[in-house]
Amino acid sequence: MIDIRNLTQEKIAEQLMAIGEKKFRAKQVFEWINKGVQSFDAMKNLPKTLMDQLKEQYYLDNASIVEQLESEDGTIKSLHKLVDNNVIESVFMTYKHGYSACISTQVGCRMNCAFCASTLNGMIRNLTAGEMLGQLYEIQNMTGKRIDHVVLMGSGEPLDNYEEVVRFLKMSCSEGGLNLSGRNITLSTCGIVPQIYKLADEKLQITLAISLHNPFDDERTQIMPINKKYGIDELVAAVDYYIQSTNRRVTFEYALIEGENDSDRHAEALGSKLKGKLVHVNLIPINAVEEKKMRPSQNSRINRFKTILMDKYNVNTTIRRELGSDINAACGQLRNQHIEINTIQE
Ligand SMILES: C[S@@+](CC[C@H](N)C(=O)[O-])C[C@H]1O[C@@H](n2cnc3c(N)ncnc32)[C@H](O)[C@@H]1O
Ligand code: SF4
Repeated sequence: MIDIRNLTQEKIAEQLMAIGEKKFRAKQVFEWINKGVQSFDAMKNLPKTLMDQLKEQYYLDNASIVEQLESEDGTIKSLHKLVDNNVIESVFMTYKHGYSACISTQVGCRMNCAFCASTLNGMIRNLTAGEMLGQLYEIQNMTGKRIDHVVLMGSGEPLDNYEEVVRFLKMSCSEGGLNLSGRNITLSTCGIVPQIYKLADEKLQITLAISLHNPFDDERTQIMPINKKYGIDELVAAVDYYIQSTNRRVTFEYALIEGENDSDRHAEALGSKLKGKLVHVNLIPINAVEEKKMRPSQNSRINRFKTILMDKYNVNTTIRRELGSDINAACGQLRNQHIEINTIQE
């Protein structure tokens, strides 16, 4: 069986024409998929014979929501079950100007960052573009809201699944598809340098976010092993290239961990690295993960860090509003709880 959500309109046309159908049927099927229908019977303008043929060859339910947690601020964290029974998670958030979804790009992650729950059980497999889209369809079905912003910040490293992620980006922005604007999609990476150059050359209008978390190579390597392979200066050079090629502002994510990366010395070093560049720094108090012994910095420390970056180095800086903190919105946590419960039950 083939996952039909994973096919472009052109591919569907090719396959339908091979069984003697007219090309316009592909457009109809593609539009239904992008409306998020969960069965072929819901594709009301198709003849019954075609519906039956589709049922024999394809499936449509690649990311069904099996568990949900809703926070007081309206943030909803969902656990999606994939057809091979692996689980991934997404987060739906309400903003002043619309609705946003944070989705996963891999089942788990192999990058081993010290503070991250996504990596606790290693990397199981890459998601397909269709499974990334499936998360969006299912969230829209569940909430009845149209998502206009997407962030690839769920579990997984998007640039470690380059081909499928780029296919997802192109499909989600395609006409007749979800029709998202590239400008409203953020791809966050731990810094796989060669893939940043490659992404820059795709000339997609998406926002790139870099998870930096420390401006010193020796310290960053301690919490983010990828830094051993691609050091900070190499990473910043790739970001310069991205900015030059796309003319898009790049975001640097900086999760503040008490006593680890939140001192004036860190703020000064970060400020001098980023000064004068078309970048934005997003400061995030680290989300405590039970298995990791790291605590978020105090508010006064976070404010001081921001002041140094802004006033001394003129680097545009914001403190990220914490959404869903009462439901453990740190990526990977719900999935880990699910895996733990199922392991205990087995
Ligand atoms: C889960 S990652 C997925 C995207 C990509 N792999 C990356 O590292 O950018 C999304 C963001 O969450 C951050 N993150 C991971 N664990 C966190 C935690 N416990 N508290 C706050 N942020 C966390 C990452 O550093 C990254 O900026
Ligand atoms: S922060 Fe990103 S790259 Fe690091 S382990 Fe988590 S998901 Fe993977």
